[in-house]
Amino acid sequence: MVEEKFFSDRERLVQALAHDCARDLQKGIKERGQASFLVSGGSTPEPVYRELSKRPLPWSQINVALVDERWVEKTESGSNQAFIEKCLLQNCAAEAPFLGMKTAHASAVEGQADCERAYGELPNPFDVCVLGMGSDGHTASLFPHAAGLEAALDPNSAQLCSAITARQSEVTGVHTERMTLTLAGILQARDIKLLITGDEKLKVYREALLGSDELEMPVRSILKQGLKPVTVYWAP
Ligand SMILES: O=C(O)[C@H](O)[C@@H](O)[C@H](O)[C@H](O)COP(=O)(O)O
Repeated sequence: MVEEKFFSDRERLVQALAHDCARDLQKGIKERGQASFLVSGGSTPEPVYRELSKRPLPWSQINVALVDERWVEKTESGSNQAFIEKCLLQNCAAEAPFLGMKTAHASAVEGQADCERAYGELPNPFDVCVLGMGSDGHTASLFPHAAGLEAALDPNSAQLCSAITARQSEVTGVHTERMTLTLAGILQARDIKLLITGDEKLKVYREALLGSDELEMPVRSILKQGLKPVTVYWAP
């Protein structure tokens, strides 16, 4: 159940994905008075978040929450919370309630229970979930062969969030300790929006579609599940 929305340029992609997110958030609010918006970090989604921040949605009724986080304070480099505060929680969206993943605990493992409790209170199903993908085939912070990955990919897991220790690579940089939605957590979304750009990631996406080893390319667990619709947004 993977739909592809491919665009000739990034501006068209940004406008289309912002439109689809806004549409689904408004639908969620219409249905139950509030919506949940699960957002990934990284860099690709920045223009989409900046575009959305300017749209006059009922942001006080939209619960923005992270898909994943590096285990750093928001004042430290690499923080997804800081990224979201900078490019989404501005303008019209400044009033949106925000739920981060970083707790005061020294480690993600120690912070998992608090994170789980907080995420369990989000409006469910999640109205919008925006995922990215790395050139290594990770999504969220579900990194290839990471410690904790197998349990985090169990679609029947009762856990929404999981602490993960990624193998250090060019993709992870120094941020190997993470908190992330599990596959089961991602599957709490009504549908999944996977955002990728460029020819390299298009190749990685196509390789992920062809293969089956989810530990090698965790994005496969999203592309191959048959429970929730997945839309892949791509531009060169
Ligand atoms: O914490 C993170 O890094 C992100 O949540 C991660 O999963 C991201 O979506 C991919 O790494 C793609 O990142 P880019 O958009 O920067 O390529």
